Amino acid sequence: MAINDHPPGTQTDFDAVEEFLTETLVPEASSRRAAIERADDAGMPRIEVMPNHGKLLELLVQMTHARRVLEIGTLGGYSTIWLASGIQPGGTVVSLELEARHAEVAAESITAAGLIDRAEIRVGPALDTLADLRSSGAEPFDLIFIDADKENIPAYIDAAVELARPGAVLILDNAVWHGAILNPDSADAAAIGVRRGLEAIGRHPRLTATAIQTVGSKGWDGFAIALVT
Ligand SMILES: C[S@@+](CC[C@H](N)C(=O)[O-])C[C@H]1O[C@@H](n2cnc3c(N)ncnc32)[C@H](O)[C@@H]1O
Repeated sequence: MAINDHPPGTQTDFDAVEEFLTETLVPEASSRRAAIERADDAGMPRIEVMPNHGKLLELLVQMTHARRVLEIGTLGGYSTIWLASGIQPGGTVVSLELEARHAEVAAESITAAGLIDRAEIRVGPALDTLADLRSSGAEPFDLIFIDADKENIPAYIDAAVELARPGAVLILDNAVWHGAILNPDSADAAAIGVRRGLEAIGRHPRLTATAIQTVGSKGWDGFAIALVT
């Protein structure tokens, strides 16, 4: 039987496979659930990365020996914890968050995970904080994870490249946005932001990239990954 002859999976299949993969390969995901539960108790939305994607972030930090990590979009600190756990002692994740309440809850979870010495949350509109980082001559970043408001993705990509060292890795979450990226005339500003972001990555002279579609408990989505040259 050729692979194309297999029936397409259903959402139930995708959920079961995700659970199997996470239980089999990412056992530490269960201990990281505390951050999700704290955010949930605080009434924050369930829009954090999936556990197996969190582990991917940790692995990418480890594989690239990243010491300086920039995250745009902290929420309750779930992805920050995965990023920070991959970093060497002495390294830092600088995570940018608009909402002071989100940053507060995230700081509690990162502290509870024993990683607060490797993380710094900056509150405010990310575009302003990125401009501050640039004007203050911040040390370049080795890995940058973009996961905030989708409308500003093209601007985040430009800023990220400016703040990255050559050889850095850039990861864009929600790169498929349930397929809505296919419509260039979409009324969904987020879909347009993601689409324009992908186009900006594709034509950026300092980026070489690909994107992977994913399915699972968060639906049909994906991520783009780029190397800053
Ligand atoms: C998808 S959530 C981040 C999820 C987080 N990375 C995780 O996986 O655990 C997006 C976050 O970006 C924040 N955000 C939205 N607009 C922003 C902006 N202009 N500047 C900074 N953060 C922003 C939201 O408040 C929210 O907490």
